[in-house]
Amino acid sequence: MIADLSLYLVTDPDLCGERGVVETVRQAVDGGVRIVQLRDKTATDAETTAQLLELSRVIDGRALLVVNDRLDAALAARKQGARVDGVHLGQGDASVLRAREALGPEALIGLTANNADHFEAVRALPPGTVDYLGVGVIRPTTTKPDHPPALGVEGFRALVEATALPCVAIGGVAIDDTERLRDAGAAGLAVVSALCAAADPTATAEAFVRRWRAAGTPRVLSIAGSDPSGGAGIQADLKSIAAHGGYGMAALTALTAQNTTGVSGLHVPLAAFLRQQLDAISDDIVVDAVKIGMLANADVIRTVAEWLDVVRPPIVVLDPVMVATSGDRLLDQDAEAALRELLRRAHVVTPNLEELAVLAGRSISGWADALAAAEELSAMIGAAVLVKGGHLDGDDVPDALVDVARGVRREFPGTRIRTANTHGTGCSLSSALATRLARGETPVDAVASTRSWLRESLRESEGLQVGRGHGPINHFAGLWARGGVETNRAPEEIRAEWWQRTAAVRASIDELPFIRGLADGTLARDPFLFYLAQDALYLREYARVLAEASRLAPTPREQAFWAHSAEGAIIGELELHASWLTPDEGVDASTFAASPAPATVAYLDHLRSVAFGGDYAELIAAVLPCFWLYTDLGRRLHAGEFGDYARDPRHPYATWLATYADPAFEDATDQAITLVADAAAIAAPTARDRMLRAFEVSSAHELAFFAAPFASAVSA
Ligand SMILES: Nc1ncnc2c1ncn2[C@@H]1O[C@H](COP(=O)(O)OP(=O)(O)OP(=O)(O)O)[C@@H](O)[C@H]1O
Ligand SMILES: Cc1ncc(CO)c(N)n1
Ligand SMILES: [Mg+2]
Repeated sequence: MIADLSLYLVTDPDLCGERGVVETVRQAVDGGVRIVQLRDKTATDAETTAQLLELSRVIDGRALLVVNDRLDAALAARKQGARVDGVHLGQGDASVLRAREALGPEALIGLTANNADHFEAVRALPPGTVDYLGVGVIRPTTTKPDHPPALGVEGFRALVEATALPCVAIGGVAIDDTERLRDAGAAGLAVVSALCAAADPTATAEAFVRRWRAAGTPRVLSIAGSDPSGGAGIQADLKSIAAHGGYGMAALTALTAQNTTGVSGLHVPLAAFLRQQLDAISDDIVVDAVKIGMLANADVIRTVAEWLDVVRPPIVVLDPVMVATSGDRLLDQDAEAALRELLRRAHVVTPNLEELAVLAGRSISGWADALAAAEELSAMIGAAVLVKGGHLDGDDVPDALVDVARGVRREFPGTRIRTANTHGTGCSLSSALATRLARGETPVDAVASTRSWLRESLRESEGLQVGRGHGPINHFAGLWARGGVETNRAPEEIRAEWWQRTAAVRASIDELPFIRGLADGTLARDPFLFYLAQDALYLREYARVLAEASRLAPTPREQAFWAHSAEGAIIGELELHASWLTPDEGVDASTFAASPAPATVAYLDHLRSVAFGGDYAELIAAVLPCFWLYTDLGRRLHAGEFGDYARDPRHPYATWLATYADPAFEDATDQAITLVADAAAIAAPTARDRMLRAFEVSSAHELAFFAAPFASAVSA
């Protein structure tokens, strides 16, 4: 079995003070400590053995127990019936090889490793000798006066990168280090003074556990039956777990042949095979939470109970499935007694009204009575009960969370959603709840957020169009509504795809008489001046649109880039006037005072509507073609793709065409493409589609703009 090292308590008799080590451990384990290391440098072996016996009793299988250094004390305590899972050895302590031989292959053996040499030495050991490493110290600490230099979080990261063994961060670890240490690759936090010296070790451990959970992706296991139609059972569980940000796993208790109208067949594999599935998971993966659903028969229930007793997952949500929405039985009647036994291993049980009546052993009349029955059940099993009101008559469907031992009694009111699509609501609810708890939410918060998700999923179920009976809920309704599945794409891929999208526009631009005539010098003066005048009008407004992009930019760098581009557009406009659109160039005043042509108006209207829509990503996509298509055309003109104008001293537009190949503008274009592709890469799919549409519309306007000098209405 792989050890859950997430919160690791190392005891210190001085820091535990009058409360004592044993009582401190009991309280810390109540709060969620998963492994305890008894560490007492001054005790004799006999005293250590006695302490291990006592600790083993108070821990009672809820956490692992190891002892620092004292292999002989561990062996002696084991002989006297204590559950001692292993030893933790320092570099100077007894040999890990000897410990492995003495304690056997199942024992948990940890080793301290503080520097690269230690890691090198671990690599030389036979595989399977050491199970985890304690790596530190993270910060200077007084609990270990002879400690090596502090590593800090980055030093920890650098050391553990090179090993496949789980590494626990130890030494001066504070709760605010949680996220950074988990990110740096820590398999857990080892805490000494923060817990031993805490006024309330339970509350402190709970705080550490919540922070640890919130900092990672929970690994959530569903132990349930299969519903091939996908609305209930493990299929619903995996969807729910994913919808709440967990990593879903599933061990199958049974296979049903089932659809939205009912169950037509049932196959229950041998219980031994279920055990094999469960062991395959727990041998390799730390299970942060378990959801239990359909259990089929007493054999299956006993198998699950035995596995739970070994692994002791920190969160177990049990949905006592007995009958499907369709009315079909999913649990043997004679298995109900066995199920009652299993309830004691759960932290939350989620019965509907009928199931609550069976489990509480009495009939229930009305909601108030259901709450009373839930309290009886909670007291009986020592766990929280979430009683579900889906089967009540009438428009109200309340749920209630009751936990007698922890003083919780909370009702969640709700009105009935008009839908027949309630297949699998119970499965979906319990696995979502397990995931929420595994993310570090409090039980009341987890129920509240699960319910609001479930209601949205029920409301949006109609659109799925699955089956003719009680259809499934839409597990991803909320995610899809908020912009679809977040699938990031590579910016390079977007750059290539968008460029491909402009191929037809670019080919058409290349064929325009305006471009051809400009390149070979045969273009008449009037369409040329028409183009320049429209370009000047365009640039003035384009500069304002770029300024808007600057205003909306999320980073100073992008803000500066667009502001700089806006300035460039204005300078471009002024230069146009200075060098081309002045009377001494023989341009008549009416050209200088031209009003915008339809193509100019249309292009600018498009840009302004996107700009004032307020969406930065869409706006920068819309302004991009003016950079990209223009630079591309200029580069190809300059390269002589349309004829070698540069070498011809009589070419009338040579000086104008030279301005097309400005290296600074090419550089700006490359930056603009990068900014747009980066934004599109991380945009939600619908937002990315809007960006592409704005980009394509602008590209089409570029074509129309180049075509305008020869459009009939203008040349007339
Ligand atoms: N029509 C509805 N509108 C709103 N909430 C509902 C509706 N039907 C069920 N729920 C909610 O769905 C959850 C499941 O409740 P229910 O009492 O139906 O459990 P269940 O019988 O175990 O479900 P299942 O039949 O899927 O096993 C509860 O939170 C309940 O309040
Ligand atoms: C496999 C399976 N588990 C649970 C339920 C309860 O809805 C169901 N219908 N099917
Ligand atoms: Mg149910």
